[in-house]
Amino acid sequence: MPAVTERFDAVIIGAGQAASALANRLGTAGMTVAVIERRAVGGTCVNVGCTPTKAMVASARVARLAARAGEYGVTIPGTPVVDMAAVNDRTRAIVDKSRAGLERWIAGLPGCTLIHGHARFESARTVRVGDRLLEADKIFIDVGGRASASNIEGLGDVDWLSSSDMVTLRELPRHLVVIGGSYIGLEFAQMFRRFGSQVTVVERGARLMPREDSDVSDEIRAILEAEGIVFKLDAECIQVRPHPEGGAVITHGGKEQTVGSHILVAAGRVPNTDDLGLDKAGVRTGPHGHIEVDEQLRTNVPGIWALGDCNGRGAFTHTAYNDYEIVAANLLDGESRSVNDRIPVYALYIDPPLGRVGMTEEQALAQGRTVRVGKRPMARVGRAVEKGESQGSMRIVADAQTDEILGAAILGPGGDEAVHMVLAAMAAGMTSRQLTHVVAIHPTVSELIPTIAGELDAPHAGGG
Ligand SMILES: Cc1cc2nc3c(=O)[nH]c(=O)nc-3n(C[C@H](O)[C@H](O)[C@H](O)COP(=O)(O)OP(=O)(O)OC[C@H]3O[C@@H](n4cnc5c(N)ncnc54)[C@H](O)[C@@H]3O)c2cc1C
Ligand SMILES: NC(=O)c1ccc[n+]([C@@H]2O[C@H](COP(=O)([O-])OP(=O)(O)OC[C@H]3O[C@@H](n4cnc5c(N)ncnc54)[C@H](O)[C@@H]3O)[C@@H](O)[C@H]2O)c1
Repeated sequence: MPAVTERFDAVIIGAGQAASALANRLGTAGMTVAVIERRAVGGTCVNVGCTPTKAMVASARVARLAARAGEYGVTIPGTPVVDMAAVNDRTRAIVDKSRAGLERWIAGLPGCTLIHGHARFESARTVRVGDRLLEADKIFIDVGGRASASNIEGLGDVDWLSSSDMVTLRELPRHLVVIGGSYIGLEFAQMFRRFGSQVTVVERGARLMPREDSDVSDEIRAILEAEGIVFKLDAECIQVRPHPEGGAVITHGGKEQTVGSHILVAAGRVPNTDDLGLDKAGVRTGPHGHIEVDEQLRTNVPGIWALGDCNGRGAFTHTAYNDYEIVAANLLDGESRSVNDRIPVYALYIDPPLGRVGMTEEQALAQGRTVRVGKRPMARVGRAVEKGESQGSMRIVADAQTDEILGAAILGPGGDEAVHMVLAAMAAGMTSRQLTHVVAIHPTVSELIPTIAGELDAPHAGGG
């Protein structure tokens, strides 16, 4: 039976991090909007990403502090025990509350219809969801991504875990082998080590978190090794195989194997653009499946935008949300905002966390800049020492010629929060000299940011 075409002013595919806020703005402006979601509103972040992982990081931190209680003069009788089912109950309660709140909010948005199902383009103006055909002049794609495992053989023969599976575990893995030593791999590696698992991380690169300065990568490794995590670097996993103990991760061209009870594949993510019928709409994608967009997040097809992880311009919740802000401002407020104006900022939520903004020293040097760097180990940051968390360091990178602040990395207690002082200074166009005039609260990690901005080393450029 041919479907009756339903007309909307706008269709949003995927209820991810850009979608609900965009639906609200469009609806408030008087448009009718259909939001289509095939799984759960809130997407990766709320259901299987940021929210559950940061709830679990909090449980893992308590386990760690309980184990270290004696160092603080606190005696806990007996050995603290982690109850994974209770950790999962707590995590689930936080996720469920967040998703339910969002669902209620979307249901009450003006002019908004939430449709559950998988959306697929039939043309540049029509989208099919089951037996419903939706038509709109404006279509926004916010479909996010999923774990990538394409470069590893044998996954069909082994019960491997993705990050989405990890947040559902109610029992502790005896030995977790993590493939990939970046955001997802390291956050889970530390959590599960703190919960009590033996943990081995297998990373194909020569160092962890390859986007960071090499000494920051080394500090991250030192923090995690001190907790008993084992790293195998320069170790590309080419295959996984069943093993009586669980599974074997094969590296070094087949010459080495690492056996564990559980295998987490955290080897990157791919966009959910392969099952969207983009060819029917004529929307172009790049070599890794990301939808090609211009600086205002417009695709090559007029009337179709792509936001969030699927456009390859960011891979974080805050970048997806900022995509919404850019699109809404340009469409509804007559502005001309560009994704190119965004200052890169993110955190790695190991404990202590890494807060990062702008360029690393190595990136700035690779651009041919002459830089000056201010650094301080956390062992010389009073607040970190008082907290008994003095691993890591903080640094700020400035352009030697203009004194422009280029970036910062703060690996230490509250690093994810403290880095925002540098972010705000960069957004305001402050020089590092101006930053030295800021009077910050004592005792904080942040108070040392103006200090290190005033202790920049001699100008230096990259070799070669
Ligand atoms: C384990 C983990 C931890 C993370 N932690 C952080 C963190 O701490 N901080 C941070 O900033 N970022 C973090 N991220 C990244 C963050 O979750 C993503 O960058 C963010 O969710 C991207 O938002 P999005 O809107 O692009 O897509 P998503 O949030 O992935 O939403 C896309 C939605 O589209 C739906 N969808 C897909 N295809 C279709 C279709 N054809 N029809 C209908 N619906 C469809 C999906 O079901 C999904 O609900 C984490 C990610 C993971 C995996
Ligand atoms: N704190 C946060 O904001 C946060 C947390 C989790 C995830 N995320 C987002 O999720 C995205 C994906 O994270 P991710 O850690 O999966 O991906 P990633 O792309 O950052 O890192 C993947 C790692 O796996 C390694 N790798 C790939 N194939 C391998 C193989 N066969 N054998 C051994 N190592 C291999 C890579 O060298 C790399 O270090 C990130 O880009 C990030 O934006 C963010």
